[in-house]
Amino acid sequence: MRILVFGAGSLGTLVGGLLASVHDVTLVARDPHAARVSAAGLDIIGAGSAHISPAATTTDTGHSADLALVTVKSFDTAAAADALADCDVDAVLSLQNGLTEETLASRLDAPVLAGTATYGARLVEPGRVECTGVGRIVLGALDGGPDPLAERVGKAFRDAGLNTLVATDMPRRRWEKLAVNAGINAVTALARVENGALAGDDAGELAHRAARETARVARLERVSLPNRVAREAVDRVVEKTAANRSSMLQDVAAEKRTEVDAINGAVVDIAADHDFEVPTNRTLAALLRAWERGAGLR
Ligand SMILES: NC(=O)C1=CN([C@@H]2O[C@H](COP(=O)(O)OP(=O)(O)OC[C@H]3O[C@@H](n4cnc5c(N)ncnc54)[C@H](OP(=O)(O)O)[C@@H]3O)[C@@H](O)[C@H]2O)C=CC1
Ligand SMILES: CC(C)(CO)C(=O)C(=O)O
Repeated sequence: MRILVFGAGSLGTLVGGLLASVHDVTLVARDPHAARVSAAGLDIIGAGSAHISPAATTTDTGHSADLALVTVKSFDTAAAADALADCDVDAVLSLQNGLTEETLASRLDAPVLAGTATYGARLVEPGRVECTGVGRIVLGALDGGPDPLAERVGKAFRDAGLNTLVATDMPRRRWEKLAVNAGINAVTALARVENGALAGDDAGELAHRAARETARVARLERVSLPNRVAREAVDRVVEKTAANRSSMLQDVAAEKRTEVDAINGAVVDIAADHDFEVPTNRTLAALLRAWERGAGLR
């Protein structure tokens, strides 16, 4: 399969590098990373190690591929879609956090698959990516149900050794992940604590409230996600990732723009479409956006 990885930073470089063991992969990345991979190949370290030589470029238009994997940060999704519209790609799969697939689908003619990734990745330096945790990729039709394209992409991922599940219930999975991120990411980023600090704490109750609101909005969108399931998903992730610093906390610590717009902000926007109030998500989004403005990031 010819695979274009659009936005090869941490996650895209890891997944693209693993896929390159059996597929024809091109990483669309920034220099000096792209230049380093082109000149000397890519080192994958951490959980599993490999040296692999995918193509790499900074040019983001004019490509042709069977699949475009979108791994830019959520706030770059619209720009990525506009660049991909100038490419000839047969299918698109997002592995981003937050609700980004709708942005891709509204701007592209190619079919867009939904995906989630729990692999951990960190671009250590140009040409070197660390796998900080072997997780799982789950992908499937954006609206749910069986999908031959998702099956083909899933097989291509499994052929390359990636732990991959093709799911027929992506709407529920996306909203459950959104509920987890809306609760854990925002609260840990604002409180500057590891995920495990939410267990049995008032801040954990705040994360539960954000997740329950998200589940309610999912149901308004006709996605079956009971409040209890969203709350239990938060508890499960807090327990399993207790030592983790959430991606949003890492962004705040590094003074980088966060993905709040595609997480809590998306919950607020979709709730508004239904004339429904989500005060916890609204407050969390307002605080994170205020911090971003203060830091000159938006
Ligand atoms: N890292 C991880 O372990 C995981 C990440 N995710 C999700 O995956 C997504 C990506 O995260 P992550 O990999 O950490 O983010 P990164 O910022 O490391 O990677 C995104 C990369 O895309 C680059 N990029 C953006 N636009 C272009 C363009 N037009 N041409 C070339 N390169 C471009 C960015 O460069 P620049 O910054 O210069 O714009 C950046 O290097 C996020 O939604 C995240 O939540 C999900 C699970 C795990
Ligand atoms: C699951 C969780 C909360 C793990 O930290 C995550 O997805 C993130 O940090 O973005």
